[in-house]
Amino acid sequence: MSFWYEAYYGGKMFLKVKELHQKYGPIVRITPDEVHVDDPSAVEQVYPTLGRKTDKPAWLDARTGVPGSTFSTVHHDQHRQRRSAISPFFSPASVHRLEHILKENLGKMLARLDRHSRAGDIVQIHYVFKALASDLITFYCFDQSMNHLDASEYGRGDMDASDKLFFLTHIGKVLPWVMNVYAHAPGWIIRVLLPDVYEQRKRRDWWSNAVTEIKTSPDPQRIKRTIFEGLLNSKLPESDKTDLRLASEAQLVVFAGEGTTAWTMHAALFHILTHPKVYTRLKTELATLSPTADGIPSLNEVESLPYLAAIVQETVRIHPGVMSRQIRVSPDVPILYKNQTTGKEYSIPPGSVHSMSPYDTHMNAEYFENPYEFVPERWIENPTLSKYFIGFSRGSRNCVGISLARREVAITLATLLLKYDLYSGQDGPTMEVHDTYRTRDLDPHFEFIQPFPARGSRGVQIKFRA
Ligand code: HEM
Repeated sequence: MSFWYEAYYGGKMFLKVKELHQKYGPIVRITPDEVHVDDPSAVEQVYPTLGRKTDKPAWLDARTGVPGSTFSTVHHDQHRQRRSAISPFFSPASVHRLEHILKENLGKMLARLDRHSRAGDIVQIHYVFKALASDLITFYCFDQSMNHLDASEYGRGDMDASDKLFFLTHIGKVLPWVMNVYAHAPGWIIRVLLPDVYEQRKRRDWWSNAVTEIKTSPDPQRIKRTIFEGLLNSKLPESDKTDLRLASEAQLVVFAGEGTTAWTMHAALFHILTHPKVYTRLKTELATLSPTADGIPSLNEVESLPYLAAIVQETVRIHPGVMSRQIRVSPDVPILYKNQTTGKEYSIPPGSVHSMSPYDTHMNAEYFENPYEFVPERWIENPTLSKYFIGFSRGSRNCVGISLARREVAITLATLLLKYDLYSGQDGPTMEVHDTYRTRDLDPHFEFIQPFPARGSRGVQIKFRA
């Protein structure tokens, strides 16, 4: 077994890992330096919420292409410092303060979908949601966006280039120079060496320029509307406030908040429109809302809908937007694991790399009955299941954008389903799933941090009617 193992299997590594577990049991060394656990009962041990330091291995930097970002910070204490500079920006209170940005962008999305429905278009809905999520998170962080919702094909070229950067993640560990070239080389070199990701690099340059512009703006209010106020006014050392690191942090947040959220939205919409009982129960719940004239409900109202929240949770369970292994190192104390079937105990020594994966964990039939079935009710009937849910990870390195993500997905689905009904031959604004198969277009065929459908898939397609 060598480090090349992962590069060799690439986006199919998750299937190889599953195969290894089927052969050797719930705890397996999957690369020379990484132990993987496939057992929901281990979540608390592997990702404790309190009282233990959690590091990450240094090679994650090379894998993700966001050097120096909070996500790939190696040491626990430095991670805490960096994270506390950005986390207030994503607290529930901050999300509410910035609700107008959500509503503005949802208004744009509705106007564009209105044109599609008048034309009777079939829409690859993932691109619409990516444009929405991208404009939202970019505006949220920078007080300006790249306006993908206004772009032809919803900025598809940019989005596809971002996906191509994700395709490099599995080789980043063994060929770190590839990601280093991407992160540090001038644009023209990227154009020559990595032409497929050049469009993505242009986006990164846009973010870098926005950082410089915000930092040097003569308008003192300018920075206040951005994530950089917290970063620049924090107690972080000056070395953490360089343009390069700030751009890396910005890239992390946009990357983390874009495809993940869009993936969740389009998977949820697919299941709502293909499960009549779910659709009907959701519509009944939505009927209690009182949206304003623009057709968009308030965050306060949306947050009080338990069934919609359960739909979001169930979607992230089956279709985790971040599908990669959640990789950690416990620097000081061992991780103790007990195999529930054999009773055998294991101790993963301090300093060792270990991980779990959300897809394996959530598809475990002993903990989630009929795991492949889309059943939002399971979260309402049995709230203790949350103990085994790692869709946003757990512990000190969990998703910093969880409050934004849950609300963003919920308000988008609510807005769409308030306006559009499921098509069954009637007049009026409707939606219908078109030529989409879960096994081909939604289930994971590849894992490149995010899940990807089968080659050649057009994703989830929706036919809109007016
Ligand atoms: C449904 C959408 C989302 C899902 C499923 C998701 C999931 C995750 C997961 C599983 C992790 C941990 C990854 C790991 O341990 O390897 C993570 C980290 C992170 N997420 Fe999210 N995320 C979502 C949306 C967002 C949004 C909207 C933001 C915007 C701010 C965001 C920002 C981050 C950041 C900055 C990290 C790194 C945190 C750290 O290392 O301290 N995510 N996310």
